[in-house]
Amino acid sequence: MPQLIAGNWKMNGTLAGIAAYAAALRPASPGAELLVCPPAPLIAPLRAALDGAPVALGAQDCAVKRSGAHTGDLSADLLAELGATHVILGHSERRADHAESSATVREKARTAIAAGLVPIICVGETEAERDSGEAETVVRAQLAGSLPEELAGQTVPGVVAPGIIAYEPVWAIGTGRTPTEEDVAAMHASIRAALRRQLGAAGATMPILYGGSVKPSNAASLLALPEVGGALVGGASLKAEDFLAIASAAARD
Ligand SMILES: O=C[C@H](O)COP(=O)(O)O
Repeated sequence: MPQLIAGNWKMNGTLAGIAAYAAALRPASPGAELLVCPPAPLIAPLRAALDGAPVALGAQDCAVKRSGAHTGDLSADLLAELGATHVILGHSERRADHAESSATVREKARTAIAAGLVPIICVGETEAERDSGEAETVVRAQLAGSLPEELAGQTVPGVVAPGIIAYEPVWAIGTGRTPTEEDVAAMHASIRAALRRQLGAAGATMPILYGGSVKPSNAASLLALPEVGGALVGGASLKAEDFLAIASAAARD
């Protein structure tokens, strides 16, 4: 399976900037699958600007409910209609800024799957949790609470993986710091073991992305680690050239 390089624009990007970004991505053929997750209002214009280029689009969150009186929330069905195929769920910024629990993330993942979206479920420890030796325990608890059983049997037409995990140590996000290669490999191995236990065969192949200060200069070494199925890139995804440089560092099948 090719590695997946996913860009999370967070609350960045403008309608005015879409054309230039799409123009830079359109001719690219990196060794990886590309996914861009802009703010939701930019999904449809970016889809149009990409003009059929093989770049998937995703959202950064969705509501628990599929429709109804939920002011300000975003329906997974509407995100799919706008052109999203994926949705990031349980990012540490949502867990922290919006007090999202793993139980809420699991409900959102169920809703996303029902709407035909592939959930990218984020997990990761804080610096204090790593320093106290609890990183793997914390991440295993997040996985146990956040993954719906539907992931064990779900298939989405045309999509290889029904769900994706993103390991993002909170202290590595936007800081320029990354864990050691040994620590990334150890955590990804631990996540793989947990996925197998929780989801059986589906858990054996579910991609596990690494996220946290991935940039062109460190992408090749991070992406070469065992059980690293790609990257979830924040800041460096905002510049198309940097995003493509990271994607070019990815392994071909
Ligand atoms: O979702 C992306 C991550 O939070 C990583 O962000 P970053 O690449 O800016 O550290």
